[in-house]
This record gives sequence, structure tokens and C-alpha cells, in this order.
Amino acid sequence: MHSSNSSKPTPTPLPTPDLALCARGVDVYYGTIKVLEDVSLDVYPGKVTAIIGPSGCGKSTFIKALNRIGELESNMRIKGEIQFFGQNIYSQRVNLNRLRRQIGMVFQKPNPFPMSIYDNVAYGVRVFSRPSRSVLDELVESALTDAALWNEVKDSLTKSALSLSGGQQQRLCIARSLAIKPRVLLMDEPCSALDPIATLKIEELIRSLQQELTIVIVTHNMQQAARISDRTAFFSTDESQVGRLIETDATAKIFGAASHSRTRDYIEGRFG
Ligand SMILES: Nc1ncnc2c1ncn2[C@@H]1O[C@H](COP(=O)(O)OP(=O)(O)OP(=O)(O)O)[C@@H](O)[C@H]1O
Repeated sequence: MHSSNSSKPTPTPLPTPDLALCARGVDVYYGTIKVLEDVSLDVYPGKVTAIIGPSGCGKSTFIKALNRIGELESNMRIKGEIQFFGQNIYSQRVNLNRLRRQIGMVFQKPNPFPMSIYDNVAYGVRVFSRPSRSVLDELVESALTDAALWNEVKDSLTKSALSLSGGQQQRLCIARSLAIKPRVLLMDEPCSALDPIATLKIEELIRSLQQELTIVIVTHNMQQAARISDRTAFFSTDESQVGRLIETDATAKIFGAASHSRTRDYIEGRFG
């Protein structure tokens, strides 16, 4: 059993190759400004890990460090170590294309490419390989099925992805990620632009994907974190506005009997 921890996470009981992701003593900076300090977090394979915490505490920053997408977008740099199934992802030997293929990401605002539904899903596959049309057709169908979108779009695959509703666009973006068969999917508030019905569909989808995939999801929605995750990590800022991991544990424990008073206060809506 993985016991709870308070401000300093306890050493992992698993050898790190058995963890999907393992952050140890991670500090993150934008330029010279430190926004996260000393984050150590284990992400268990085949589980959904929710990251919660008040605005600005570094949740998005943290998950963008997990597949090194942050450094593409900004002047982000990190200290400490992050391992992906035992491999240090900040090692110079890491192939970044391969890493980002294995650790996919879905963003807050659906961002389909301005092309057909089919081409959106096929896009990443074509970047990495040259499959025959029939293999590609199968991959597209299977990714759209896994993303619970196939039945809605199977007769309009050549239509522009931009003609879909927001919820459909987000499921399309999930299909696009799934088509290249990642081992981990990072989701940054994937439902924040969606209505309750579309949100429910994405939540059901997250639960069904968990069979084959490890998911890390940032959410502001406490009920959502409680409903869909196995483990929850609560981040918050200290007096100097630097984000920290305050507590991580099984979701039932975090929402039922969190160890740290700041976690309880946040969950009960007393701050943030
Ligand atoms: N590209 C960037 N350059 C400089 N500072 C940034 C950048 N992105 C984020 N920050 C700063 O880093 C801190 C953490 O931001 P981040 O977006 O990670 O927090 P968050 O917890 O995800 O917030 P929210 O819940 O509002 O999305 C904030 O102070 C933010 O202003």
C-alpha cells in the first residue's frame, strides 16, 4: 500500500522503472523566476492521477515539464529529475520526438488542425510512419472509437474538424493523441471549455482509456477529480508564491481525510 505523505513525499515503494512517471526534487523556472520547488511525485501506470490546486500554483507548468513541451513553448527549465518508466527524460540522449510521442498531451482549449476529421487523426501517424491506406484507415477508426467519437463522425470523415462542436473537437484531439499510441496522456483542464454533457463524455472516456493508458489530468473541478481519479496531488503556493506539492495520496484519502489542513481547506472551498 502506498502510504500518505504530507509536505515531503516519502520515498517511493516501487522501483522507478515500474512507475510511469517519477519526479524527484523538481524545481521549475521561467527564465530566472522559480515557480515550482522540490516536487516529488509518483505516477502509477494504468491509473488516473489528478492534479488540483489554486490558480497559479504551477499545475500546468508541472505537467508541461513531464513531456518537455514547456521548453518548446517558453523559456522553461527544470532542476531535479523526471523519469519515464525509469528513463531520465532530461538526459541529453533522449529523443524528444519519441518522448512526446510516448507522452501525449491534450490542452484546455480543443485545438484541432484546420483539416478534415480523418487527417487530424492521421496526422501524427503520418509524421512517424508511412502506413498503407488500409492500415491508416484502421488506425483512424480505432482511435476515434477509443475516443468515443466514431459513431458521430464515421459518415463525415472528410468534413472539416472545425465544423465539430467543442466537445467533439476535444474528443477528436484525444483521438489524435491516441492514434500514435502513447503510454501516458497528460490532460490540462480538458473539460474547462465544455458543457456538462460533453464533460461527462470526456470523463467516461478517461475511465475507459485507463485500461491501456496512464493519465495525468489537471482539473479545477473537485467533483471531477473525485469521480475520475485514483490518485490526487494537491499543489499550492507558499508565501513567496512558489508552487509546491503539498500532499499526494489515493483520491479517496485526499477527499475523505487529507493529512494536510491546507488540502482540506482547499477541497472544502475555504480558499483558492
Ligand atoms: N510561459 C510563462 N512564462 C513566465 N511565467 C509563466 C509562464 N507560464 C506560467 N507562468 C507563471 O508560472 C506560475 C504557474 O503558472 P501555471 O499556469 O503553471 O499555474 P496553474 O496552477 O496551472 O494555474 P491555473 O490553474 O490558473 O491554470 C504563474 O505564476 C504563472 O504566471
